[in-house]
Amino acid sequence: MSKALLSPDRLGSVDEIRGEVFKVPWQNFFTVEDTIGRGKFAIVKKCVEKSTGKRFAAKCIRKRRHCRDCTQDILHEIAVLELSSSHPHLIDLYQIYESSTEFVLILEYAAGGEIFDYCVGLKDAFSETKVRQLFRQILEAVDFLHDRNIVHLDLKPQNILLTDEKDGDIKLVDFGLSKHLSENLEIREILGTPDYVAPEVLNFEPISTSTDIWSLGVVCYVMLTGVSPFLGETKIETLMNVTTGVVDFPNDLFDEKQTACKDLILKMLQLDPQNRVTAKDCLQHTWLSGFLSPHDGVERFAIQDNVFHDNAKNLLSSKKCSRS
Ligand SMILES: Cc1cnc(Nc2ccc(CC#N)cc2)nc1Nc1cc(C2CC2)[nH]n1
Repeated sequence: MSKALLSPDRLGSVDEIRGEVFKVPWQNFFTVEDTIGRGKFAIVKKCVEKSTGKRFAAKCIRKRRHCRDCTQDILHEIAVLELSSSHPHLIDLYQIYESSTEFVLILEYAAGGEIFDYCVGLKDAFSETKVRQLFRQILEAVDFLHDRNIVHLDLKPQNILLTDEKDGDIKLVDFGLSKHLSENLEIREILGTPDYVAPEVLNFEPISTSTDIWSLGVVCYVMLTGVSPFLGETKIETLMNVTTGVVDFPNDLFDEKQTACKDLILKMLQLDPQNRVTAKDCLQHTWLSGFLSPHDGVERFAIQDNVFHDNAKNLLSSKKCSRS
């Protein structure tokens, strides 16, 4: 069910918010603890509800940014949160508080923190089996959004959380840059983070659900190796690497037997958005479909016969691959 649109790419308006907006200080009901996240226009603090002792994350978002009233943008983020609160791998919205200067979103607390910390070795690295289990959950969440014509546009390890440090599940967060796609909408603006941004964004070409798929291809590569496939010495060099779309799988990062995950990554990192797989295609791919959640007690992994994307063979054999 998609909400009436205020403008082509925005959901929601103050009278369409399903939940109640409280106009009293949120600190009356929550004990504020340490800061756990900080964005350009928001700060996120861990907090505990006084009446229940339950932990939450309070996302405090300023209404005014660069002398511009951004209330509509915040209402859009709230609408996407409300739309997706029913999905197990999208963060849940609990309460909303409003003051003259900010909105405070009381969100589900994910104790495991960002998967970024596990990818870069700050916490125990993921095994390939763990990556497959978590990446499947990420794709289920993104597929849910795409089915509702919502593109996240800021998918990166810093916005993908775990509910627990040990055997946690995925929670996707931060819909602040998300857009609702409608037929006549061509969004052309630079968004997202250099390592994860899709080439069409850099070329000011239309954005689509495929834009998220590119970002997830990079996320998968990083979850498996801790290395970003397009990383350059500078931000500009990274962006230039993205526009070439050249991806290599060096032997020091990938085992030659890992053909299934490399095949999926290559299908997600196609330069032309029209050639990219969808979230549903990914969930059917051998690397993910042969795998049942460990909670099912059964793990079946179809042996991937040596189907290897022709592109990869050319890339790996050619000297063109330069690791930036
Ligand atoms: C333990 C923890 C550690 N680090 C972060 N980082 C983080 C990343 C992105 C955003 C950006 C957003 N939104 C905010 C914080 N969130 C945590 N728990 C959260 C965070 C949350 C909700 C999303 C705030 N629930 N549980």
